[in-house]
Amino acid sequence: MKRENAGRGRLHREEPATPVGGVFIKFSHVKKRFGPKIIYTDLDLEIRRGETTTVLGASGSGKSVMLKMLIGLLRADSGKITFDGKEIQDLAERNMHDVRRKIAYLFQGAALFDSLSVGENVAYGLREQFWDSMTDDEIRERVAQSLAAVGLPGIEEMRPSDLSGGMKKRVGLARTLALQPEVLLYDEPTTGLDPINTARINHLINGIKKAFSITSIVVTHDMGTAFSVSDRLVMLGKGGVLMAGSMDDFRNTKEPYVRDFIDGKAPETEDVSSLLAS
Ligand SMILES: Nc1ncnc2c1ncn2[C@@H]1O[C@H](COP(=O)(O)OP(=O)(O)OP(=O)(O)O)[C@@H](O)[C@H]1O
Repeated sequence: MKRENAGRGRLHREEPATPVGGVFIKFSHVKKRFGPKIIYTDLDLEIRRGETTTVLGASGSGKSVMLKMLIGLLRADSGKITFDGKEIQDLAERNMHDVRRKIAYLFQGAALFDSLSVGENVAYGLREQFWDSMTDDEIRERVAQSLAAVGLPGIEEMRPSDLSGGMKKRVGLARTLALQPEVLLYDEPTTGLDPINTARINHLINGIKKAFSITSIVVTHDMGTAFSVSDRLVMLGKGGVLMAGSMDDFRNTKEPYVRDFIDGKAPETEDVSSLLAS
């Protein structure tokens, strides 16, 4: 049932308490292990509101674990995680919903439903989340705005099977944007794209930040993306943050491990014959 003016307040969420540029998300002394496997011994990390923070790190360094602790899919063993000034590490599952609603996760290879039109795909999350507060007209309008925001206006009637890989990624982004999140988590947003489509997505990440003052966290192995979209970069490893800084700090770093990661070089000490044998 759709009520014409019901729940309007939910369409225009309250402004966050944190001012733009203030610390919106903070991990303090977070520890996390899985049995004997230690992931974090002391994770300290700040994400500022309205900025794009790119998280770098070797496979297995704990990037996904960090994001999952933020949305409460995994619990920290100890330490503090704050979101918009509130401690969330010990919140009960039902209270995590509020946090999760404000954070949208753009999954790697986020699949569209082939049986639905593009417009229905973008509307899907809205119908789930706002079934009692948005009218069909409002949903249509939000879908149109979201598709326009990713540079694909008017393609509501198309089918996902008619879209290129780059367009599918942008429709996935439109579906996420339609929910008007406060934080957008991009997980490997440019994986598998050619250089032109990669540049398009990088451009969109920057455009969306400006247009919606969204706080973005980008997890990527693509240094081109990292150096196109970031206000700050954070490199994870050795149980915490190995380095945090601006794009210039990272471009000019001489720290050997970070340098090799940026330049895509295996450490010189690595034994290639054992890698080939494994
Ligand atoms: N639920 C879990 N139970 C046990 N081990 C886990 C669990 N989740 C993650 N891990 C382990 O934690 C480590 C960090 O995993 P994570 O997925 O965060 O790495 P990542 O940095 O995101 O890697 P990639 O770049 O390959 O995606 C890995 O060794 C992984 O096997």
